[in-house]
Amino acid sequence: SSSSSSSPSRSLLRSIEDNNKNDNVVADLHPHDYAVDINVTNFDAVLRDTPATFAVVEFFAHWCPACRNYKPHYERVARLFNGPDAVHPGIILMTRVDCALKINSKLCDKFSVDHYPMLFWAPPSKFVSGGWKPKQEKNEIRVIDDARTADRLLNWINKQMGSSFGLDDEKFENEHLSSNVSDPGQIARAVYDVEEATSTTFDIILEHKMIKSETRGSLIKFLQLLVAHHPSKRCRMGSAEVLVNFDELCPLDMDSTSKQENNDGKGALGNIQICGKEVPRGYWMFCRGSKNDTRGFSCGLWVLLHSLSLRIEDGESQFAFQAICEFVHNFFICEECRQHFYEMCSSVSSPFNKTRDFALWLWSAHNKVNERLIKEEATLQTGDPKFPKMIWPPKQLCSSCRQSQSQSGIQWDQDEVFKFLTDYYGKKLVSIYKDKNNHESDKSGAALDDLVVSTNAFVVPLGAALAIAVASCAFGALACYWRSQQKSRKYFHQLHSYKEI
Ligand SMILES: Cc1cc2nc3c(=O)[nH]c(=O)nc-3n(C[C@H](O)[C@H](O)[C@H](O)COP(=O)(O)OP(=O)(O)OC[C@H]3O[C@@H](n4cnc5c(N)ncnc54)[C@H](O)[C@@H]3O)c2cc1C
Repeated sequence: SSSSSSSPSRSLLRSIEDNNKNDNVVADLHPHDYAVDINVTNFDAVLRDTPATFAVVEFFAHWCPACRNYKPHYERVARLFNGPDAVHPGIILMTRVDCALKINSKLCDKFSVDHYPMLFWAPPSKFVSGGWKPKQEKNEIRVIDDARTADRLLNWINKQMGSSFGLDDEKFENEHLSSNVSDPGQIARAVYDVEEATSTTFDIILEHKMIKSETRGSLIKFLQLLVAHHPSKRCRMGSAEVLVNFDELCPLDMDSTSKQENNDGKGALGNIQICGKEVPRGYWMFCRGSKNDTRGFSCGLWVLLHSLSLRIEDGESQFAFQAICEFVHNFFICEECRQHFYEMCSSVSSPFNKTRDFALWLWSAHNKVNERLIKEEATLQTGDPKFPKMIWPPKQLCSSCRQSQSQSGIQWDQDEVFKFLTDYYGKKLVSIYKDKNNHESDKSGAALDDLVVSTNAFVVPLGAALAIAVASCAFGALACYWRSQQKSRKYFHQLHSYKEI
């Protein structure tokens, strides 16, 4: 939070700089602005898809000096609600539209923007295909008429919502978070986390340009799984796009410094966003911990893996098993995690041929991790008090899953567990992203759509050639992110001894 003696803009800048120093990796992964820049091409999509309850849209012009001076004020408020370190995530989406850009002029006209900056407030969906006219009655979009400083803007919001947000509210003061482990409906929110975990995974891989020849095939396998069975349609679309263009994005003759490094330093792969550009970031709706270094990404990844395991067809179960094992082994660079997971993978002796068997295997593998962590967290006190590790699912979620409990452990009714998992990860956790629109302008959209609609990943027309392709793209960059996220955890030290395999 900022000190009261310096100007808000400078203290804000300083706090961003400090963040950068402390946490280069995360800072690099996320833009320094908290408010989201949107324009006519994504305005509707962003506001339609955000999980936030309210949105603020600022219309400004980049040449306008008053707007430049206003920006730090707006950002101070946006810091509270947007971004990976949001203090109050998922409540308000703060956005801005530059009316000085030609493409936005019609959009700004629709909102009768006659001065800069001009701020509007409404539930996000009201902005979709919406507009505003002076003296118009019954418009749910409201002009924020007193927002000259960060204080005033936040006051206005507080009055509107009956809330008491403060500019100095601290990061991750989430102790009040209720864990709700017994609410089966909670999982529906996790689709955002699964999208975010997917995007984060690929961001890290791309940001660090670490694609290697020996892991390239594993990435392709995992992408195939995502194309067909990711619970979010936009991630299926994005994965398909990467997969279809894989040989161009990551050519066989590419060395890791040349083609990967074009103009923006990220290369062709860097222009691809695996779940689309509009994926909300920094929310961790279902996976939000009460502490800054718990849950989040790794929780989102588990949820993704479980949902994949429940969506596949019987005939895909061995492929899914291999794809997931290899993915964790190659790209989840928490040494302890991947080693344990790999041991569990290696101890499987016969191939899976039923969805049920693989889903139950993954469930049981996750429980083995939980079991170990229950003990570790008790000794090391590294757990999240609001979200203690437990053998899962707890009775409150599925009482019929447990036949009996004795000293030797829980006797599970595996049919009931499978039924429960199918409902929980298969039915409740679904994409709420409304398809169309976004890809209408995309020339490959229709083809991708066809590809995505096909439920069989293995008809993806790249097939075997790519799967066996050997390239020199280096790969596997979760390490830094994991390190930065898990500083206080026990295995932090082990990470330093990580050696690439
Ligand atoms: C593949 C993998 C291996 C990992 N290995 C380690 C490790 O060795 N050491 C370590 O310290 N951390 C490890 N982690 C991280 C750790 O498991 C947790 O993800 C992290 O501590 C956050 O925990 P969480 O409380 O959010 O719950 P998570 O364990 O992340 O679970 C997320 C959600 O999944 C659900 N869930 C819980 N158990 C199950 C289950 N058995 N089946 C289905 N759903 C379930 C619950 O709703 C839970 O909230 C690993 C993560 C992954 C993805």
